[in-house]
Amino acid sequence: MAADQTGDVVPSSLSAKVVGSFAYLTVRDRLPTILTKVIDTIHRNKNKFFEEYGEEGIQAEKQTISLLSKLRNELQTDKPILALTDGLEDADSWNRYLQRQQGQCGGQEVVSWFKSPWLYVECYMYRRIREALWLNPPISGYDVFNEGKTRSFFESQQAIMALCTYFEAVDKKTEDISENQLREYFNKLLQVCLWGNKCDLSISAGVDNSQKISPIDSLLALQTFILVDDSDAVWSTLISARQQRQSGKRSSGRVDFVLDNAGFELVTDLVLADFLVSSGLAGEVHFHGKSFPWFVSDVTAEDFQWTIRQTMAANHRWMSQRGLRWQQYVKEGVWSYHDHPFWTQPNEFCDMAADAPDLYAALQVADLLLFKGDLNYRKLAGDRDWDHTVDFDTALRGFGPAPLCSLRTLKANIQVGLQPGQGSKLSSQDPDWMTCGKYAVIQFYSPNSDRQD
Ligand SMILES: O=P(O)(O)OC[C@H]1O[C@](O)(CO)[C@@H](O)[C@@H]1O
Ligand SMILES: [Mn+2]
Repeated sequence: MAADQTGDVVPSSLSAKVVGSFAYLTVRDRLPTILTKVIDTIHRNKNKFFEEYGEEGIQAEKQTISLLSKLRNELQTDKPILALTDGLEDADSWNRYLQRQQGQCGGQEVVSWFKSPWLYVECYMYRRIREALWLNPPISGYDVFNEGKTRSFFESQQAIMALCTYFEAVDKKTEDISENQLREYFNKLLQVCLWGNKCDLSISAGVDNSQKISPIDSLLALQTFILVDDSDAVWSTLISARQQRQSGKRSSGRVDFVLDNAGFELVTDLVLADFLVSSGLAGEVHFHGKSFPWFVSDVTAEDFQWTIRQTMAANHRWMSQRGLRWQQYVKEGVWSYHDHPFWTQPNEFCDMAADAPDLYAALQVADLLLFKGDLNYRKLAGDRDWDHTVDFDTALRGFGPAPLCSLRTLKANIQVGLQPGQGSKLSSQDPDWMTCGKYAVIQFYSPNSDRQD
């Protein structure tokens, strides 16, 4: 336990200082592997940089690699975390965050890779990769993770086609079906979207993790691995927003996706968003992505646009039809893509209202927020060592701009909102249940239910 900035007593942050913990193994093994792959990717693209920028491209490649090798060395030898020097728009807030961390260890310990919160140092690594590239024009805008993200999209082609074919049949029927039937489709597509999160490239340090089989066929077998299933509450939220819209009490009916990974997962997000709009459950969808390459496979604006273009260009009738529809939604403003520097900060989400009030206010307008993936879950629950039976709303520590739901497969040792005994039973059956990506949660919280009407 530790006291936070406001003096509240909260469990301590997960950290690599606990030798043998998942955080420790990640910082010791997985992060250096990711950095080595980044270095290798830049080196492999040397000729491309030469063709595009001549000798300057080669110099930039060398300089970037030398900064990244230095970074890897700092990490592996547990050096202090350094302030950023690139002057980018978010550099000051990163540096202030470092000072905050230094303040919290009260001068007794340095803020370093193995001693500080895992969430902080892991996010910081991706920001330093950004710095190494940024300091080396002309390759400053190069996305070192692009190859992996596009590969994972192409390796999931069969599954994407199967999903688009399924959606085609659903879409034809949504106009004149019962609410029960609509709900059944919703549940299926919500679960596809949930399991899409299995396909990230960070947990596997970049090794292929794509979806190979039909995502619809596997749902039934996967159901037992959903540890918390609040999909009823998610459905009720959507239905009551629709009713308010129909009775003229609200106008838009907005669902926001806080995106996670590109590749198959993004396609599952787009399919669910398409369903919400085409069935009238939502009038508008906002997607929130990252403003620079992040955690190997996370979606940037380029990935978002590229995925829609590729889907449109596919040599498969139902897939290309979906892509065309998605492009239409974007053109008409029914769908919109947003990024905000807060999503690539190390902050827990309970900091958002104070540290990014504009983003918090923007999310308050939504009827439902869908937070995709493991890292978003870690940030929702503050990446702290909570007891498994603590309520989700306790772990959110006041964060709740609108009703929200986390769709997450478990890849880090944090999980709240379980039944008494559920965690210990899982630990005895499957010791690595929190990190193996086999289990998932659909976990909901609504600030409205706290209000005394
Ligand atoms: O893409 P996701 O689901 O957020 O997962 C990111 C992964 O990276 C990690 O931060 C580990 O490096 C885990 O929390 C998680 O396995
Ligand atoms: Mn991710």
